[in-house]
Amino acid sequence: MKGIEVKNISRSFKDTRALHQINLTFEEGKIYGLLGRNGAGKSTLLNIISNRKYPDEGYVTVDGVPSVENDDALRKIFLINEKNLYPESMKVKDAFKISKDFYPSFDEAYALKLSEMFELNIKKKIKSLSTGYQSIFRNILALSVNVPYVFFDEPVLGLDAYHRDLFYKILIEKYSEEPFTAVISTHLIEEVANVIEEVIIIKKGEILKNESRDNLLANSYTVSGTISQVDSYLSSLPKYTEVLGADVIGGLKSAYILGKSDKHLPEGLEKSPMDLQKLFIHLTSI
Ligand SMILES: Nc1ncnc2c1ncn2[C@@H]1O[C@H](COP(=O)(O)OP(=O)(O)OP(=O)(O)O)[C@@H](O)[C@H]1O
Repeated sequence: MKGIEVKNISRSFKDTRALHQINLTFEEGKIYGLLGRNGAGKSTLLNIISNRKYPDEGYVTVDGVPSVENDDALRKIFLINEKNLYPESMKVKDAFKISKDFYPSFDEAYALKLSEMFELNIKKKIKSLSTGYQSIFRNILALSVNVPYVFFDEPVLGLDAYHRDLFYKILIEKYSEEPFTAVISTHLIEEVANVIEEVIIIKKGEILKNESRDNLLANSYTVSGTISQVDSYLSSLPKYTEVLGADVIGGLKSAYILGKSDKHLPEGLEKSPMDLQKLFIHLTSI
């Protein structure tokens, strides 16, 4: 069976429960967004999947094989996060050179091409790069490594708007040419909303939502109008819908609703699609 399976993973740090009985599948050739508020457990999950941390319970399989201490399975995974994999006094170009030793499918020529596109000075030592360029360096490694499962933990941290845009463009281009599994953990939901196909929302160490972006958005909507009109509409909604929250500006109210309702919309009210960021904020607010 292809893909990564996370089986019943739990992990605590003293009295902090970081992850609780997590079950997930990352299928081959899909782009996932791993979304969660600060401290939700995203990095712990990614570190366990890539064998940098151990779970208290549960295990991970890569293409059907338990990955713990299994080098062949782990070589199919690449995780980029703020931790450097390379000696800091190493030059960027040398880091690219030695990457082939760890990952035989690493494409050095492509890494050099991306460095030009991002204007990354490959003669610099890794430690002398600015915060943004440290992220760019790690993203270039991740985009050039050519393994089936690539995990990006906050890939656009410190990147300016131009470079963020360029990163997403290159990611999509690379993915369309040769699909791989990309898992992007980020707080910049608006930017990533059009890139990801699958959404995993994690809250206080548990999975809150795990479905396609299109499904999630098709099953939610916003209703706006005067306060009294919106309140009366909300009170008439069927039980299977859920009002996630509302914003009031002046006399106007917008309510965020989960679940489809065929109920006719009274005149004066306006229905609009929910955006992923709003949905995330309201789902994870309490
Ligand atoms: N080494 C550690 N020692 C103690 N507590 C830890 C450790 N690593 C993580 N935690 C705790 O586990 C919980 C989950 O942390 P984690 O870093 O996985 O969250 P996150 O979703 O990646 O957060 P952020 O978005 O802020 O980076 C937090 O409460 C955190 O304080």
